[in-house]
This record gives sequence, C-alpha cells and structure tokens, in this order.
Amino acid sequence: MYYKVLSENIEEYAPIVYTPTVGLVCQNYSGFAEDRGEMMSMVYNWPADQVDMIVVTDGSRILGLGDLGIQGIGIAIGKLDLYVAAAGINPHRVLPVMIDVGTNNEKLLKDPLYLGLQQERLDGEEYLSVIDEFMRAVFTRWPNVIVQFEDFQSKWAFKLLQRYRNTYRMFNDDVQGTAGVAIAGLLGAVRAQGRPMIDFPKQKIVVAGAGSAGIGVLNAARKTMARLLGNNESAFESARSQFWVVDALGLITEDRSDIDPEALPFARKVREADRQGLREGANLVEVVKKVKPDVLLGLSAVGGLFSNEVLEALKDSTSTRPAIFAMSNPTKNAECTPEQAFTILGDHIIFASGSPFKNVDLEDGKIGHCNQGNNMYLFPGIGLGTLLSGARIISDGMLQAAAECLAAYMKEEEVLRGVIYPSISSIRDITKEVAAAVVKEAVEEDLAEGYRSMDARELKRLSQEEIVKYVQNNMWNPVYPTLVYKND
Ligand SMILES: NC(=O)c1ccc[n+]([C@@H]2O[C@H](COP(=O)([O-])OP(=O)(O)OC[C@H]3O[C@@H](n4cnc5c(N)ncnc54)[C@H](O)[C@@H]3O)[C@@H](O)[C@H]2O)c1
Ligand SMILES: O=C(O)C[C@H](O)C(=O)O
Ligand SMILES: [Mg+2]
Repeated sequence: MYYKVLSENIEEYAPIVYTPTVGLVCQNYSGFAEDRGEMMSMVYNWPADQVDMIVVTDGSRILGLGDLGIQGIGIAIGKLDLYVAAAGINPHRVLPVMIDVGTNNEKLLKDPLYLGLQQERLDGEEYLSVIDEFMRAVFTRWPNVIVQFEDFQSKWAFKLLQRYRNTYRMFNDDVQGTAGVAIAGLLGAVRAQGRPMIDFPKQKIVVAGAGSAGIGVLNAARKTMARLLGNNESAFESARSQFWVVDALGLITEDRSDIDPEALPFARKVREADRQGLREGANLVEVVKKVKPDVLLGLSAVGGLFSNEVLEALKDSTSTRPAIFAMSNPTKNAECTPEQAFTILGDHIIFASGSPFKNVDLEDGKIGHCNQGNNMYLFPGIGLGTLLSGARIISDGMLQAAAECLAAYMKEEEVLRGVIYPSISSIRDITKEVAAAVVKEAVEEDLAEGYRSMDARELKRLSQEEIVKYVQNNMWNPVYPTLVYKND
C-alpha cells in the first residue's frame, strides 16, 4: 500500500520521502557497528535471497548538510524508495546501507544519544579496506547487484569510483547522476534560447562549487562540448575555456597553491584571467560581472550564495535567456529561490533548483517556471537499465545515453516555455525510457550479459520498441487484486 500511494502521488510525496524532508530526517535520526572482518557474515544474514539495488553511504556529506554520521541512512532509504516508485524495482530486493566508519561531526561526537561510533572517521588505507570488504561481500552473495554510492565526501567519491567502476556494477550518483541531469538541463537551456544544441559549446558557464557534484558536471559538460565540436583532442582543449569555477576560496586559477587535482583541468590560465580583469580567488560577483555568463550553476551547498548582487550582475549576461541552476539541497541550501531569480532578472530566464519549489506568479498573469534539476530523473533509470541489460559495468556511454534520453524527452514547445525537465509526476515513464536507452547502449557496447530468461543473444535481437516493452514488463507495480466479488 505504501508504494501504491507513493507511486500514484509521486509529486506530492517525493518531497517527503526524498529531498527536502529526507534532509531533516538525516539531521535528526539517531545503529552502530564495529564489524570490520564481519562484513561477509552480515551480508549473508540479510534475509532476502535476491537483492537488485543497494544504495550505500558513509554519511560523510549528506545533501548540503555535511557529515551526519550514521544518520545518513535516511538518504539511502529515500533513494531506494524512488527506485521502487520510479523504476519499479521490487521493494523486497533493495538494501539501504550505511557504513559506520565514525564521524567528524563534533556535535554528534559529544551527543550521548548518538547511536553511531563516537570516534573520528577512519581514513586512508584503513577506510579503504572497510569499503573493499563491503564490496567483496555484497558482490559475493549477489553477483548481479548494482551498488549506488551516495553522499560520500568528495575526497573519497572520485577515488572510490575510479577504484571500483571497471570491476563492479556500481556508479556514484552525485558525480555521475547529477552530471547527466545537468547536461540535459544545460542542453535544454540552449534550446530555450531558440538555438540548436550544437551551439552548446559556445555557452559561458560559471560553476559555483568544485566538489563531487560540481566536478562531475564540469567533466561531463566539457566532454559533451568536445563531442559536439568534433570529438578530438583540440575540441576537448578548447571546451575547457568555456568554464569558470568558483569554490570556497573564489575563482580557481592556475595560480592556486595546493590545487585539488580534480579541479586542475578547470583552473583558468593566469594570462586569460588577467585579460578578463580577473585573478585567483576573485569572488562570485566579480566573476559574473566580468564573464557575463550564459549559465550560472550552483553546487556549493551554500544557501543564498546567489545573492541579489550576484543576480543583479547576471543582468548583463550575453544570453537572451540566462539560466540559473541553484542545485544544492535541501531547500535551505539552494543558492537562491526562484522568486529572487525571477523578480530580479525577469520572466525570460530559465530556472532550476535541486529541491522542489513552487512556480512563481509574475506580473501580467505570467508564470516563472521552476524546474527541479535533481539526479532523481536519472539514477533510477541507470540502475534499472543496468539490471535488465545485465551489463558487467556501467560505462560512460551508458550514462551519456541516459542523459541524452532525458534531454530528448522534452518537446520543443515546452523548452521554449522554460520547461527543461519533465514533470515529476511522469517519473515512471521517464525512468522507463532512460532504462531502455541504457539497455540499448549496453547491448551496443557488448557489455550486456542478459537478465533472467532474457539472455545476451536475445537482447541483441530486440528492436527499440521491444526494449521499452521489455523494461516496462519488468517494472514492479503495487497492484491490489480484487479479493471480494459482489454479485448484484
Ligand atoms: N540537484 C542535484 O541533483 C544534486 C546532486 C548532487 C549534489 N547536490 C548538492 O550539491 C551540493 C554540493 O555537493 P558536493 O558533493 O559537490 O559537496 P562538496 O562539499 O564536495 O563541495 C562543495 C563545493 O562548494 C564549494 N563552496 C563552499 N562555499 C562556497 C562559496 N561560498 N562559493 C562557492 N563555492 C563554495 C566548496 O569549496 C566545494 O568545492 C550539496 O548541497 C548537494 O546536496 C545536488
Ligand atoms: O539527494 C538529492 O536530492 C540529490 C543529490 O543526490 C544530493 O546529494 O543532493
Ligand atoms: Mg546525493
């Protein structure tokens, strides 16, 4: 019943089981475990013989709320609820996991009621050995499971992704799911200007936040630009100059000491910055003033970062329809509200936020449309498509196919109205299409090994339409049979 109510009223309940309410749950939820070496027996103690989807976190960066230790379990549960509601994964076959490696949250370390380990987070080789042990255990018991890494601090998010992605069926939602959703939205923002998608490489993009999500988006956007420019080395190099990245220390240039290796490819060249009147550490207002960007995208976890001053500066954008992506979660961490953005900049802008906001009533009966730019549009389809293709790994191509599918889902007239993402109420249909696109790509890349009676050879023979049908037929539905027949 729970899932029936959820599936049929997804628009109303997604903000409860998912962001923003899940953020509150994570802040207030107070198991503990010191189970190093016991992971295999713990996994074999789980009562379900089949697990299709695991969402795992270590609680180190829950939404924009920081290190919440074991209380982060809420996010794994919330994401899996969406796997059931959006992707039709059987709720008996999902497993939320929180790996307790301690916390660096001072408040939790002192709280007598905190249920997790009250010790500093494990780090280095010790930390890695725990996560390695977990991965070995779950893939030993359930070789076909898919593991979604969620809300790991950036420091580990990239390392773990690189460590496991060529061996296990896993992906990082914050790095890869977010990137795909952002790409779909960025392409939508180009179309909303009445321009073709091949104009995307001309967009000037300022990104506030260079963590797992920001860097994930930057890498994917750069690759997408390069593909549109001819997919060669020089296209990839020239795409770099379309991005300005501002983090807690301001604009990132090559002048920065101790630069994070993930951010290095996006550091502005000093001479280039000079020419624009910018320097290392320039603040966001200065950067927006000088760059006059087409897109301002926030993944900073800093609520209100897009202040009135920043939004005022965006008035000089060279775009006919400047786009604002205030993607940080939950609600209070959004870089700005749609009200602020539409009020200051007018009704022609494109606006998206990570957590749900209402549309804004503007003068003359106009409506400022608030899109929800959230990885929920993609992760369920990536998981379902991987499951049903039986792909050995989750390739860049599969992720790209998912993003392109989401972008193509939007019709021209919607995009021109500023609607760049579909309504959450159609998430089951979107997820079906995204999953089908992922299956198709896995087959084309020869990664698909099949699922149950659908073996790899048979998968290869399916037409596009048959793949969609196959996906649909494998989505679990909470349907109640009629138990009492009444004869009139
Ligand atoms: N909408 C979505 O689908 C989606 C997906 C993933 C993450 N997020 C959100 O993105 C946010 C960031 O996630 P993350 O994993 O990248 O976090 P993170 O902590 O790894 O990164 C945050 C980044 O923001 C920068 N930052 C901090 N203060 C800043 C400031 N004043 N100006 C500019 N940059 C500043 C930090 O230096 C860091 O680079 C979170 O709020 C998360 O909820 C949203
Ligand atoms: O959980 C969300 O709502 C999106 C994203 O994964 C995040 O970490 O903010
Ligand atoms: Mg997340």
